[in-house]
Amino acid sequence: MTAELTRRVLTLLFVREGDRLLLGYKKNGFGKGKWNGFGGKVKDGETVEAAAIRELEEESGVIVSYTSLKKLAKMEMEFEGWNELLEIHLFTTHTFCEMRPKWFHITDLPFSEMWADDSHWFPFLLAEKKFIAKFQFRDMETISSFFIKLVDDLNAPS
Ligand SMILES: Nc1[nH]c(=O)nc2c1ncn2[C@H]1C[C@H](O)[C@@H](COP(=O)(O)OP(=O)(O)OP(=O)(O)O)O1
Repeated sequence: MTAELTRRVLTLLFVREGDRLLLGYKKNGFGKGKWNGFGGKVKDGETVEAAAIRELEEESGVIVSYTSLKKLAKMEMEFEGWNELLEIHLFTTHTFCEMRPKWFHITDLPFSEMWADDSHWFPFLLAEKKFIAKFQFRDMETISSFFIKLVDDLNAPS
């Protein structure tokens, strides 16, 4: 006779942009050391869609809309010797709501596609030095004047 298995309902969401897929590296817990989509346990009273969106945000900071979700599968995973069965609800999404995150190396930042002021104060940001600054813009791309000053105390009167 097979023992009754406890069912654990999980989500798994893959964010896709064209031919690229966003994965996360599991640093701890179940699946430690594996690259995977984002997901986790569905809470009591929560829909699998809401859980998929919540887990993605908790684990990656990425927020996607409910309507962008496409449900692709319901899978069951059984592991020999376990008394639990994993029920995985698989989703994909192609949409970032507002900001699409991407890691850049600090020596290869895309300054030509960033705000014009950034290249002036990034050296201080990267060195984690405190500063005060003021920028005046002629238009969205052009700075007409600016100053930057390193400070010890950001709360001190300037
Ligand atoms: N065999 C398998 N193949 C796969 O591709 N993904 C799997 C898998 N077995 C589990 N997963 C996924 C589903 C889910 O996204 C994740 C497991 O969720 P976890 O229980 O690790 O949740 P968390 O550690 O995030 O916990 P909570 O955040 O507390 O819910 O791993």
